[in-house]
Amino acid sequence: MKNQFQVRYANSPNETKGLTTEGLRKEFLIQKLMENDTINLVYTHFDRYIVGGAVPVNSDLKLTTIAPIKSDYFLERREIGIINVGESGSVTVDGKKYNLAYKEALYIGRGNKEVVFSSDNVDAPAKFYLNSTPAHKVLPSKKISQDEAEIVEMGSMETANARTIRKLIVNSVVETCQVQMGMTELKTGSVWNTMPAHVHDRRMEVYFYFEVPQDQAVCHFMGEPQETRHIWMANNEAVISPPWSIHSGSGTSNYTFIWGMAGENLDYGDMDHCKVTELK
Ligand SMILES: O=C[C@H](O)[C@@H](O)CC(=O)C(=O)O
Ligand SMILES: [Zn+2]
Repeated sequence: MKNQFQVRYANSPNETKGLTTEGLRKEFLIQKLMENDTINLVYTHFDRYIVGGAVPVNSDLKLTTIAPIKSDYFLERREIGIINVGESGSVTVDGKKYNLAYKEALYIGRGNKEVVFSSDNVDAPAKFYLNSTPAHKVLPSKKISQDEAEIVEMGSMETANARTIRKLIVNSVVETCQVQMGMTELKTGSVWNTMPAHVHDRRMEVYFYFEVPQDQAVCHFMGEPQETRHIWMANNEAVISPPWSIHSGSGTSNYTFIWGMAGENLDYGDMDHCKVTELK
């Protein structure tokens, strides 16, 4: 069993526009998340958001605290949102077991001392994608299944952006201090997500792409609306989106992704939209 972490600092728009391809990837792209028998965490200084992956195979994985958060246990001053993007498994929170099937979510409140990830079957491991933020109060943990999600249909086939947004960990479904998470599934033939694009300077965001077919890729767009950049991404990779940045993507096929965010408010709809014809 391995628990490992990396730290990423926050970046300004001015600094970011001068980065090379390699520089952009180093700052924003998270490639190694899902690794067997390992918990990989990335601590970002944007809203002190932690992004991670846990893949229990040969043994259960226990979420231990990491040096940057200087706490006795991981959730001492934090909350966490988890979505299973693998086969069925469970998360045990201070002795209470939550079974999570593919695409099911779990919110765990501050103050829980022990979080243990397990797969139901060694030959078909669960893959837990997790996002954690600082939390100012204790709130009850809650599992959210697919049919409990708030569902919104967006876009159209004509503009290649027909997609289903499933809001899983949002304030209409579960009370949280900061973290919000959900999933967006692109319809076959549609490739554009979050287009028209938006920014929300009140909140940072992290995107995790999955269900990207083999030999296909997603091009993630970022940057200020009039100063955009792109990062090519593979299946099961994540990307950090600064609050001042658009976060849009286009794939060479359809795909699914998880968005997670934190910051000033819990209003999912608080976005400043950018006109497509004004992007540069
Ligand atoms: O702030 C909200 C997030 O960017 C996503 O929920 C947007 C999204 O999934 C989409 O439009 O496809
Ligand atoms: Zn957004």
